[in-house]
Amino acid sequence: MKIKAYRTQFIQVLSTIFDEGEAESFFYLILEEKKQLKRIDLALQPDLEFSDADFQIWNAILEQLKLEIPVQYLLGKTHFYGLEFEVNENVLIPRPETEELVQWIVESQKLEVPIAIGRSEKSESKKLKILDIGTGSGCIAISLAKNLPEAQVFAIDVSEKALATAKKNAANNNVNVTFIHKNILEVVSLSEYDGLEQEFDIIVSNPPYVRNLEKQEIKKNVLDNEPHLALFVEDDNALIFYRKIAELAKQNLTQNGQLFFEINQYLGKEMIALLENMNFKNVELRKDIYGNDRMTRSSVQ
Ligand SMILES: C[S@@+](CC[C@H](N)C(=O)[O-])C[C@H]1O[C@@H](n2cnc3c(N)ncnc32)[C@H](O)[C@@H]1O
Repeated sequence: MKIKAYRTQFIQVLSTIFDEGEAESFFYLILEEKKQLKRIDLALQPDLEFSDADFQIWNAILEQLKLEIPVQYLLGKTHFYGLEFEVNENVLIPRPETEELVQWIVESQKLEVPIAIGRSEKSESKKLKILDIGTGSGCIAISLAKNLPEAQVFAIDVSEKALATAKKNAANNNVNVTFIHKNILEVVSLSEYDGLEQEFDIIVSNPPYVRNLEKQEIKKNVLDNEPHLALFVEDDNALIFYRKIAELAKQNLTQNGQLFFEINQYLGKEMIALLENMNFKNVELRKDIYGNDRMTRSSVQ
């Protein structure tokens, strides 16, 4: 069968579950991954055929897509901030909104160049120190390590399985990140732990923030497949991680240090109030590309 004809059939089958554009994007993602062919290749060579082996692979994938298993888990990988990440059922699939948070941090460091130069003049050996809390696939920590190569990056997660994936992702992307297994809610002071005793210039977190009352808004493919540990907070206590991490940041950020959060879109005002009540300064709230309140930045001074 010609690949082009199979494409029509594939999209038709999936368009009962997904919208057509989404079904089509799945087709091209799989084509690139499994056949190393792009949309343009198919347009230029309309007679390309599937082998019997291809059929078996594609039909198996199609069956799993019908069950709404995310295509990133089926392919075992995704892209984030220009890098490739292994993903599996133990880690949240990195989202485009989180890329915007990474972009904010990278930009803010580029603007801080004079401060960084001033600091390095004072102490040649002082490196920018970054901590990512709730690292999952490692997408934030690894992208920051790649884009801020002068930084020393640490990352915490409570899930050992997530950390194993994050470690592989750091190795595959050739960056050095120190991964630490901890339940952040049980940490009294970061400085008790090896490697975390110095102060951080940046603490960043995209913690779990979905309340049970928002469950009905979550798509079935997310609810059935992505780790609930990464998504949900207990007892609808949506700010529990933010409060705890802000307390730790108060003790462990440098004088000019900054705290970045990805947040629940419905809790922008509450997040500003929390940070201001804890005496954080320069509290900023930003929207994501979809126009939702999605991230904050604040500093201790
Ligand atoms: C929303 S996911 C974010 C994953 C990744 N940073 C990203 O942006 O895609 C939250 C992460 O926090 C981790 N987590 C949940 N509870 C935690 C806890 N008590 N201590 C540390 N990490 C926790 C989860 O395992 C998950 O990897």
